[in-house]
Amino acid sequence: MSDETAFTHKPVSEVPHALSDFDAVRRALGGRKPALFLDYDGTLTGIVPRPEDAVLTDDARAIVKRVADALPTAVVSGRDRPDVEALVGIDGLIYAGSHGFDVELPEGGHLEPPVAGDWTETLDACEARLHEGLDPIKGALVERKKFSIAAHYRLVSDADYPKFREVLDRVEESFPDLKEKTGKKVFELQPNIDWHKGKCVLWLMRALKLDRPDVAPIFLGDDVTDEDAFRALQTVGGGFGVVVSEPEDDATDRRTAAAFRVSDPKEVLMLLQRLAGE
Ligand SMILES: O=P(O)(O)OC[C@H]1O[C@H](O[C@H]2O[C@H](CO)[C@@H](O)[C@H](O)[C@H]2O)[C@H](O)[C@@H](O)[C@@H]1O
Repeated sequence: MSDETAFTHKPVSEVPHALSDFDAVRRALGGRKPALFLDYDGTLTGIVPRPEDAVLTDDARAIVKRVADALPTAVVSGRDRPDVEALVGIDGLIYAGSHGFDVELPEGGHLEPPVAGDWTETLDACEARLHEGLDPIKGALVERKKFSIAAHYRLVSDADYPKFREVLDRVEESFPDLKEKTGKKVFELQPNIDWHKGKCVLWLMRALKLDRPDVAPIFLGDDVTDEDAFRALQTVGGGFGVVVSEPEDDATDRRTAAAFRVSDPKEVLMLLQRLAGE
């Protein structure tokens, strides 16, 4: 699944809009029951300057809860699992954090994908180095998750960015067991193993016995890391991705492996309601 050329990618502007062309969504579902996999930032909430301010509204929470009562629903986020669990605040969902490395099932069952292992020591050491180098840079934020560390530069000035990048390069040289992934104004350092949101979704489907011909897995997400999940769902009959695309995606001619698009978190909620038959 790492060979991206094996998958279909299209410019976001050429991907059908899921609400304007809901008949196409219905055709893609082919009568199967949707199983929902939801990203958090940029999907359930808008992107805001500081991670702690990306709070789900009560209305959005009520909609997600209703939809999750009707359809199997998991949140698969880059955030730390307890963090995204608290932000979503709905019992009974499946939560995967740290980009799918850390999973909790509704009955309190905790699952760590077999590839996870114990990365605490390495990540602790890397986090300390990142704080040392990045804390003096105005606007830089270091966000520790159980299996990943985010180095945010959204609030770093253009003048300071080269310094920020230099620190990262230096730190990364000392941690060859970690890999860098890019996100929205963020670099994520994670265990350098072949695991991502896409693998997590396929693994969850097996674990939850959703890998059945009558179930269509749908992943809704906005970021580059969500493309792993969109690609993974191209391998599952009836499965597909929905990209939440910003005007910037058109401007930069972003290519996506998603089959459909919506424009913002408001439209995500509308689509979820339609998928749940509301
Ligand atoms: O997989 P997700 O649930 O979408 O999480 C991806 C990252 O989201 C957060 O950072 C992003 O959103 C912030 C709030 O809108 C924004 O300030 C930041 O610039 C974005 O990169 C989160 O803080 C990260 O831990 C997640 O990995």
